[in-house]
Parts: sequence; structure tokens; C-alpha cells
Amino acid sequence: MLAVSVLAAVRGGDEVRRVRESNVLHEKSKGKTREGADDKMTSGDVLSNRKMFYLLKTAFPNVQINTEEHVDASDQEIILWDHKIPEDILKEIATPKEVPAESVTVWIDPLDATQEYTEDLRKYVTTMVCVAVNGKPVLGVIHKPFSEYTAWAMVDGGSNVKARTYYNEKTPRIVVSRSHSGMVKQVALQTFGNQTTIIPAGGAGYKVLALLDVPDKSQEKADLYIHVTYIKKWDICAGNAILKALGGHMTTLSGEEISYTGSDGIEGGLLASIRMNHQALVRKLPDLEKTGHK
Ligand SMILES: Nc1ncnc2c1ncn2[C@@H]1O[C@H](COP(=O)(O)O)[C@@H](OP(=O)(O)O)[C@H]1O
Ligand SMILES: [Mg+2]
Repeated sequence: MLAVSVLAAVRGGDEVRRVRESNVLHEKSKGKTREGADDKMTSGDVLSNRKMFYLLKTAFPNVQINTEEHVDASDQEIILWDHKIPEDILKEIATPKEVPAESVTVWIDPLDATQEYTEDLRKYVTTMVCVAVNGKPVLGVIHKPFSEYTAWAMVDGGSNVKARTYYNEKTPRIVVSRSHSGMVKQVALQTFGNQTTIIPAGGAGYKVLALLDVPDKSQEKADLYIHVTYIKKWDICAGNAILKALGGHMTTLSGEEISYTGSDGIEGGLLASIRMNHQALVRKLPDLEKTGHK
């Protein structure tokens, strides 16, 4: 499943790159977010979604797959998997685990940072696949199509990415949304003081990678990732799985674990950290309901 997830992220990424390079994006709005921003979609999102969905669906017909973009019921594409498992995965994952198909939920984000994609800010764009078992994130893949970099990890399995050696817990550099920010800057400065550096960036995948030891030159580094507005599970599940596999945490702002079954969205904001006392960070954050910062 990890091998198929990596392949799906890479193949989806090929579509994302091809559409961007053609300069014909067919940009549309799917509607508005709760905060009134355009919820955008392009041919890059749709074509990537189709490739990623059918690769996973053909290889694993019995698992629930939740994708950001709509898949037409009349479209019965079959995309075969060649059953090749890359060497690095074989080397890292010594003991595969079997789970019943009914316990699995797959979350596909065919193009994270669509807003930035339309602005041609390529470094923020990722494709992501996440596999949850009984709602718990287990496998995560984040792929950067314009750098051809892929990070993957499996909880209690292995990974091709690791944490950095140092994180600044006192005055952290905090990566936040540049296009769905809400009151995140105020919350961050109120919690950690005015010395704290805020790094606005696109994409939830990009922001999780900012916390890790990623060789890609276009990747900024941060110590924490905070989000305060509504967000969808395909945006965050892969990052959550990778952080968890590496000993980090992604929770709501009040420290609750996120369950990756059922509804598509989460209301309680996000706090992502690694090699820090996550619960102590949660205690430091203001209660957003009370302060009206939600
Ligand atoms: N308030 C909100 N409502 C809906 N989607 C949101 C959101 N805040 C963030 N997202 C989605 O989460 C992803 C990361 O957001 P950001 O770049 O602002 O940090 C983007 O996904 P997509 O690009 O896949 O749509 C964005 O659309
Ligand atoms: Mg998307």
C-alpha cells in the first residue's frame, strides 16, 4: 500500500506539473470557504485526482478512498500497478502488517496549495496520500512535483525522512497559512511573544515538511506549524502520519487527536510539532473560543 501510495503521489504530481507547464489551468471556483476565500480548482487538481484515485482503487478495490476532487461515477478508468516495490521501501519496512480492508480509509489530496499553484508559486505545491487504519493515520506520502522530492513514513514501520536535530521551543519560527490565515498571527504572537518569527507559506504538506530535515533547496524551515481556520482531512492526514511516525504530533489546538474517518473537515485548528513538549505547547495556546480568535 505504501508503494502504491508513493506511485500515486508521483503520477498525480506528473499531471500537476504538465498542466502548470502548459499554462492552461482552467481555473474555477468550487465555491467559497467559510471565511469567504475562493475555493479553487484547476485541471491540475482534476487530472491528478483521477490518476491517483484509479491507481489506488485498481490496486485496492475494497478500501474506502476519500478524494478532494469529484470522481465521475461513469468514469471507469483502470490504472494498473506493476507490483514493483522500490528498494528503499523494501529496505525500511521489514515487517509489513496486514489489516482488514474495512478498517482502512485512504485520503487523497491531488494538489495541495491550489491557490499558490494558480499564482505560479511552485515550491508550495504537493500531492499527498494518507492511509488511516481505524481512523488513526498510519502511512503518509508528501510529494513535491516541481522538486521531484518525496517524503514517506509509516507509523511503527520506517521512513525516508527524519526530524532535524534542533528546534527552538522558546521563540519558535512558526509556519502559517498565507491564504487561509484567519487570526493565526495574533494567536502565535500572543502565545510566543513578539520575537517569534512568522513564516507565511502555502500548502499543509509544505508546512509539515518545513518541520523536518528535507534536502530540497526551495523548502523553508520552521519549528512549529499552527493553523486556526477550518481545514479538510486530505490536507493534513499525510503530514499527521509522517509526524507521528517520526515521534512528532499533530493535534487540534486543544490537543485532541484527529480521527481520519467520517466527516471531511476539522474545526479545532491545528498544532504540529516534533521533538517538543506538545502538551506544554497546547497549554500555552489561548482558548480560541474564549478569545474570539477563531
Ligand atoms: N479555512 C479553510 N477552509 C477550507 N480549506 C482550507 C481552509 N484553510 C486551509 N484550507 C485548505 O488547506 C490547504 C492548506 O491551506 P493553506 O495553504 O492556506 O495553509 C489548502 O488545500 P488545497 O490547496 O488542497 O485546497 C487549503 O484550501
Ligand atoms: Mg487540494
